[in-house]
Amino acid sequence: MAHPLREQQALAVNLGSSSLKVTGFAREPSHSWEHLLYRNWPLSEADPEKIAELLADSGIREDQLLCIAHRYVHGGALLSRSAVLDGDFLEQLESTAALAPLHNPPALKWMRKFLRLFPSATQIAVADSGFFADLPEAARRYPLPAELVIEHALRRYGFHGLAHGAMWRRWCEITGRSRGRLITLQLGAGCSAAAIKDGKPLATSMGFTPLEGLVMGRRAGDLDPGLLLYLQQTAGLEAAALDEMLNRRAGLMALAGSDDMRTLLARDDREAKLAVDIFCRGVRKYIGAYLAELGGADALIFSGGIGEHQPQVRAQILAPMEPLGFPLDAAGNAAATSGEADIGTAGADIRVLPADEARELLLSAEQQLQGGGS
Ligand SMILES: Nc1ncnc2c1ncn2[C@@H]1O[C@H](COP(=O)(O)OP(=O)(O)O)[C@@H](O)[C@H]1O
Ligand SMILES: CC(=O)OP(=O)(O)O
Ligand SMILES: [Mg+2]
Repeated sequence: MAHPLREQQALAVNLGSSSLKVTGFAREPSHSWEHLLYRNWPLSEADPEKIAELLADSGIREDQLLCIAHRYVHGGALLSRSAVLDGDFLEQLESTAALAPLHNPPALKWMRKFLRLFPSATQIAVADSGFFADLPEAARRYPLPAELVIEHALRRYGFHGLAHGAMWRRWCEITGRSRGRLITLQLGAGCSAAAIKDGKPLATSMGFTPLEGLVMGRRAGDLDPGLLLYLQQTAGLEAAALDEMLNRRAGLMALAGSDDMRTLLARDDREAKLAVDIFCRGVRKYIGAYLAELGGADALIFSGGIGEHQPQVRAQILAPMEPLGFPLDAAGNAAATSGEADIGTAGADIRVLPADEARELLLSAEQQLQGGGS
């Protein structure tokens, strides 16, 4: 007979702007959670019936599920941590859909599908911004009038918190350290950077919404706000058109007609090269800012679809920075196309650490179940 603890299972559901990632876990007798299955569907191909079939075939059983942990990106001022996924929560999340139009509406849709697929399982929603909830005031405050800041809860929320938190956790596990200054780079469909000191984030590039910061697949990142005023007042773009442009038609897509870094790197034309160049300059700008903020860094960590799989992008980001003390091991970097890798040379700690967002989801959900929230 199987050990009863082995029978305990959990699911993590990670809705990103380009994909739906489902991870199944089984609890080992040692109490640690081990991955049982992992699947990543492009959002357009994710189908609840097929997911249910895959989970059943993989031995996932509803009566064995401790919980299903869902990622939600933006809960506004009222939802900033984890919570049981009930009617009240769904209603609240619905009211903040406009804050993360690429994420919240599909996340709500998939939460409802999972509630239908697993009606008796405990389902927990975990905030992607939770890691940044206690950003220092100077890092989270926008220099805008106080009455507006208060009325509309304007602050830097920060996103990809599961990813940045996972990179910090893994770096500590590997190095045996619990203190240090990290610059973590989550480069996927959405992209962000964070400065972390002793496990606490000091700064991050995403802001009030996931539009700020780095150039992304379909988002521009930092822009002059005057440009948006001009487009609205002089060029006649209405709010809906601006929203559509900023969330779906900007970034790499606008620069070179594709939001997929693989496609751009395989091309040899001027537009594709310019897009990659602008992308890399943006990441470098934040690394520079965070080196200054942290007073140097003990390690630089890459993650996300691009950060994990694209040595050329990592090399292009770091090449001009070599005199600052971040020399890449060229061969090690070139060979690092999936999984963890140590890619620095001459004592520089530069790593690829695929962020285990699913584990972070599960750990936060467990904390919520134990009454601690997170
Ligand atoms: N080998 C690769 N496999 C998957 N994605 C890759 C690869 N190389 C580059 N990418 C880029 O990573 C992006 C997806 O990153 P990911 O972190 O999975 O996205 P999401 O934001 O949906 O979680 C793709 O849009 C693509 O541009
Ligand atoms: C917050 C965000 O942009 O997430 P993703 O990269 O998964 O789309
Ligand atoms: Mg993601």
